[in-house]
Amino acid sequence: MLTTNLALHTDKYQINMLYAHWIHGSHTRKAVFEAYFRKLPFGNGYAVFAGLERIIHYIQDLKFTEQDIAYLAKQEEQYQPEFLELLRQFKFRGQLFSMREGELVFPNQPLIRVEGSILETQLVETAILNFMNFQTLIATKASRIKQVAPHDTLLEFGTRRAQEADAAVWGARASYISGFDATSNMLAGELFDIPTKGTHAHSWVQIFDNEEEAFEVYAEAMPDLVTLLVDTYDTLKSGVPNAIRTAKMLEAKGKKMVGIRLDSGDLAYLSIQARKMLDEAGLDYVKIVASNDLDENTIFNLKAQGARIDIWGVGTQLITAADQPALGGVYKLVERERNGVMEPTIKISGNPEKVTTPGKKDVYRIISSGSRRAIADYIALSEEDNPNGNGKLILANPLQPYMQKTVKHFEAVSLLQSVFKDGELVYELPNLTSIRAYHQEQMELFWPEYLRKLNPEIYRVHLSTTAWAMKQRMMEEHMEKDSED
Ligand SMILES: Nc1ncnc2c1ncn2[C@@H]1O[C@H](COP(=O)(O)OP(=O)(O)OP(=O)(O)O)[C@@H](O)[C@H]1O
Ligand SMILES: O=P(O)(O)OC[C@H]1O[C@H](OP(=O)(O)OP(=O)(O)O)[C@H](O)[C@@H]1O
Ligand SMILES: O=C(O)c1cccnc1
Repeated sequence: MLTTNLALHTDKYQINMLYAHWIHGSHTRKAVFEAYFRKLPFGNGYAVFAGLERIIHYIQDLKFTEQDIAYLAKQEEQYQPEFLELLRQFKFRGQLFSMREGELVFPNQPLIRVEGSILETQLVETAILNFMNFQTLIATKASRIKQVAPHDTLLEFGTRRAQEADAAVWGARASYISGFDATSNMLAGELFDIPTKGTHAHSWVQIFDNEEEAFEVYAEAMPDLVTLLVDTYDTLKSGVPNAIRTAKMLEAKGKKMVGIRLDSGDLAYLSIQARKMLDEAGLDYVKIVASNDLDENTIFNLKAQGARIDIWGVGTQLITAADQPALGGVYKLVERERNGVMEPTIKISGNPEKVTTPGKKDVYRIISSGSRRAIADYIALSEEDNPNGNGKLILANPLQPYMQKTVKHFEAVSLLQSVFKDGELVYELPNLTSIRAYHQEQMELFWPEYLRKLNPEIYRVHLSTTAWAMKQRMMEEHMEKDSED
């Protein structure tokens, strides 16, 4: 579905709500929605925001084609022709604010804010969440893998096991943002200019009468880029010795073999033995690649066992985010127009974590002037002043407001970027290399205790006292209304 026309890439309930609004005459009323998630994936201390490029293209190309309109006309809801005409004329004319791709983001903070008519803000919910949730999830998983092997080469190998083509391609991009070095997916390489890498499959070896011949033929074809898969028959008795013979043949021609790949068995033991054999043959420059259902935990364990692996090929576990296959990002209404005036709105829930925070909000990263590290994020209503001017800032814990601290020497960096203004793209999308570099810079802004993979410290996201008081007041108003009913 790498298609540009995604107008119908939405849930039917969105179209039904738009239709009912249109019948009611409320579709042009203004609304503000915010997208955020409540819980970090994989027990990680942060998530890596991704998906904005896809969202930008989606909004720019958002148009109902004649084919879409004809399909809508056939629905059991029997949408009236005038409504379909409204959709035919549709163009996104609203505002969209977003975190930058590669940004470190946290629960319960707006990552994307959409403002406009009910028609346009409601229509885009499903696609925005779809792109943001998946790409942010994969970028976060990739970041965990990067953390355990920060100085090794990481190759994304997931396409064959990904949940279809879009997931493979956008997942490869998300992994690259978080520090993977290359992908095996050629389309992702072509579309996003990600470096591509490839070794060869077991079938390459099987198709020849013997392994040695298979290696030689491959080496002759690509003498500068030879990485040989050594586990088809017997890694240490046949694969590695044959690879050494091939490397010597290449040396005789003035060439250097790049590596060998291990894809089964005990990767710690085999890599240690293979390293010894290669070194004894004077081939210390030959790298060892490992693959086989790897994730951050196996890689961490292999390293702890002294594995001599230089390059990690990671597929299934990364591209499917196998240990947590979805990020639960939501898109919630925070303001609505009533009698021509915008007013905050709240969603009450028996579960306090699910009560929404009313009002249109901005997110600030509070950077200590002394350490130049991020100390907390601060969410304030957009109508409040930028906290930079205040001189001091009270950071109250939203769940335990009596726990608060005051910070004095800080810089408050506003995180939400203006992306669409009155439907026009006003954001210059950085190229992928800059996004990746930006992500790396952001990682360095955080103390390591927030970044560690196991039981990280919780990075605080605070609400301004004004936003907090408004939420309390609106919750109390609802409780009073409930008790009167
Ligand atoms: N030393 C090790 N410590 C921890 N995990 C390892 C070690 N070596 C390999 N693994 C991981 O253990 C799993 C082994 O997978 P599996 O049981 O399929 O074995 P296999 O060697 O691939 O078998 P097959 O030959 O059938 O492919 C993989 O996820 C692999 O990455
Ligand atoms: O294990 P993953 O992390 O998903 O990494 C990708 C896997 O895909 C390939 O195996 P496959 O059996 O599909 O093909 P092959 O015959 O070339 O080994 C490769 O050899 C890896 O084992
Ligand atoms: O190039 C490789 O070795 C590769 C690519 C995809 C999947 N598994 C391995």
